[in-house]
Amino acid sequence: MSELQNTKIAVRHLDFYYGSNKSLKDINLEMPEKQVTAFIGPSGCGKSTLLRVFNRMYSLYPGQRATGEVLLDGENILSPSMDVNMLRAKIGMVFQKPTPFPMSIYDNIAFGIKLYEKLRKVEMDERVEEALRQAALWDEVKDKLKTSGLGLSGGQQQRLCIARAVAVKPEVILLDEPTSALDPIATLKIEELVSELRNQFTILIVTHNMQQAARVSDYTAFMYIGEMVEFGQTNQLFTNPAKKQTEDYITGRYG
Ligand SMILES: Nc1ncnc2c1ncn2[C@@H]1O[C@H](COP(=O)(O)OP(=O)(O)OP(=O)(O)O)[C@@H](O)[C@H]1O
Repeated sequence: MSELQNTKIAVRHLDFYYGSNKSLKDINLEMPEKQVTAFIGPSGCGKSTLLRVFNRMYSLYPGQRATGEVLLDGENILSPSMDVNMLRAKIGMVFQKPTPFPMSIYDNIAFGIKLYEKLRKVEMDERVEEALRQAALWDEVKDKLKTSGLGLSGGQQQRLCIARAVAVKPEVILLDEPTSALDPIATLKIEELVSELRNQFTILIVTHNMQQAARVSDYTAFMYIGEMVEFGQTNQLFTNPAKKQTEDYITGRYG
């Protein structure tokens, strides 16, 4: 990491358990602010599990627990005293399948903002527009804001979910395989969007697509069976990996 970049999230000795099953083993990692970090690795290596630690999603499920430290700007988010609602305002998430709420395009965006802020109608209109513009969706939906979000195409729905995430002005955005349900053109639009949003947010993206990781990310983390094998600048990791396991994976020898 260059000395000019601040660490946004630092992971220290993180273990994760589904019941008695240990799925993440002593993960250590520092993710720089306002950069895109991609998580790659074979199916079941723990990418999604790790991403779900960053907004404490797992704590909704009994039997799932994390030990160690995850420091967001130096504050341990795993601490029992952490306000999970505040955490989820700072760390937004977008899932694999687009998940618009069954309400209008406008309300999909306004809903989350209302949880945290009380705005007048004109201010809310501005915020909704700003979020839709940031998600590169405004021009396509500006004349039908009152129609259902479920009437949009899959790619548009996913950009609506990204708009919903950015609308509450988070610091970090978690993307869990955000294009795996989309066609190549919709995928390209999301990738372009990620590149634009990287100036404003710290973005962590899980992808099973190595080309996507290479295209959109500044840093890449390669995981294998619950362990962090290698983390580094994306160019470096793909062209000159430090570990044989990484090389075998990126050259398609396994996975
Ligand atoms: N709800 C769960 N209960 C028990 N074990 C789970 C659960 N979810 C995931 N696991 C296990 O944890 C390990 C990591 O799974 P995870 O979904 O994080 O991997 P992944 O790298 O995201 O995989 P994929 O690319 O297939 O989505 C796997 O061994 C998986 O079987």
